[in-house]
Amino acid sequence: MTAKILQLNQLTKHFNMGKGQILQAVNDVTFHINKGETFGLVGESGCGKTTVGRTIMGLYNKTSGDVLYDGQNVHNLDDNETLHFYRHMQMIFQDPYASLNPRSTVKEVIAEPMEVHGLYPNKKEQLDRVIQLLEEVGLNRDHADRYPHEFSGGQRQRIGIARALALDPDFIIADEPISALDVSVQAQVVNLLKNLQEEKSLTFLFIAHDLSMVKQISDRIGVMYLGNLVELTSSDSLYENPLHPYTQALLSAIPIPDPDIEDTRERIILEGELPSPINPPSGCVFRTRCPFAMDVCARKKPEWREVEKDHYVACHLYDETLNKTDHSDITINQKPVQS
Ligand SMILES: Nc1ncnc2c1ncn2[C@@H]1O[C@H](COP(=O)(O)OP(=O)(O)OP(=O)(O)O)[C@@H](O)[C@H]1O
Repeated sequence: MTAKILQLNQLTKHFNMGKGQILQAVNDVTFHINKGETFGLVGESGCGKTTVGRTIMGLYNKTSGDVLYDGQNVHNLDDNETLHFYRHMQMIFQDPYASLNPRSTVKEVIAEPMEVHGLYPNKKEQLDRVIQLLEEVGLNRDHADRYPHEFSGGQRQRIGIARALALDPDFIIADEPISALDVSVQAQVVNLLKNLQEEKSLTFLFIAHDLSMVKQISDRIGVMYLGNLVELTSSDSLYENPLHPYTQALLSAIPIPDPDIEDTRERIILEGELPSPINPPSGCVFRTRCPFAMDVCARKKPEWREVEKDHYVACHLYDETLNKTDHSDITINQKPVQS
């Protein structure tokens, strides 16, 4: 049986914006990540992916729900347990330059977490470890005394990865680690992460705003919209049989290199603006942009259903009881737009 390393139970994170306004960044999100797998978390900007990551890391207090790491509640740790926890869990960020101190050399950037944890009192051993990490991410000892601005975006992301590996973690949250990179470099960084995962038995939460690169790296994928998880399944099943209209729209937005297929395929264009998480739509949060919205969608929040084995979706289109007993309710208000 595969062991879970992380379990989120109905995780909710709201921000109090003052004047009685509450921003619902993350609502009732439940999923688990197995040891050694890559779980992709996907959705457009502002849907709450980073907030999920930061709340898992304990950088934000949760509003409600639970985050269990190796069975331990991460928001309930004493100081000692917190220190231990941060050795096991690390984050890689989207913009490698912003996350690296420009006044520190590469060697200092990578050694900093080791110093915080007092790992190598002997400087020679520390330097050896830094060089070993540089080599593991495809750089070398000549890079150790240089500054981050001397490197390309892809190399800077390699430095960020080396730093994340410095404490020999088990679990890494990679928050849009390739979004700022050129496509050719994106593939290199994804390959590096895959190789490191195999060598070191790492588990990844891989956050991305589109589905184009995520399939290659993820075993399972969760799709978020406006703070809610709307679909979750294996990466193959998500691409072959997307159930949620939002997932279908995200997939139809991925460019296909073959011009014949690209010209003839159906593209779902989402109408309207992304609603504000301060005042989300009633019922299903996606209904204001959904090509298949029905009356019930405004009244009732769709349940999280396992529609096929290990394929979960929150959408009234898959509510069999509704289709049988309440059919008059269904008034499809828009048709998908074909390009
Ligand atoms: N510290 C904060 N205080 C107030 N609101 C916040 C805070 N952090 C995030 N938000 C809001 O929560 C919502 C979710 O943001 P989040 O950054 O988690 O989304 P995201 O999907 O990661 O987007 P992006 O890809 O742009 O980072 C947004 O409306 C954002 O403005």
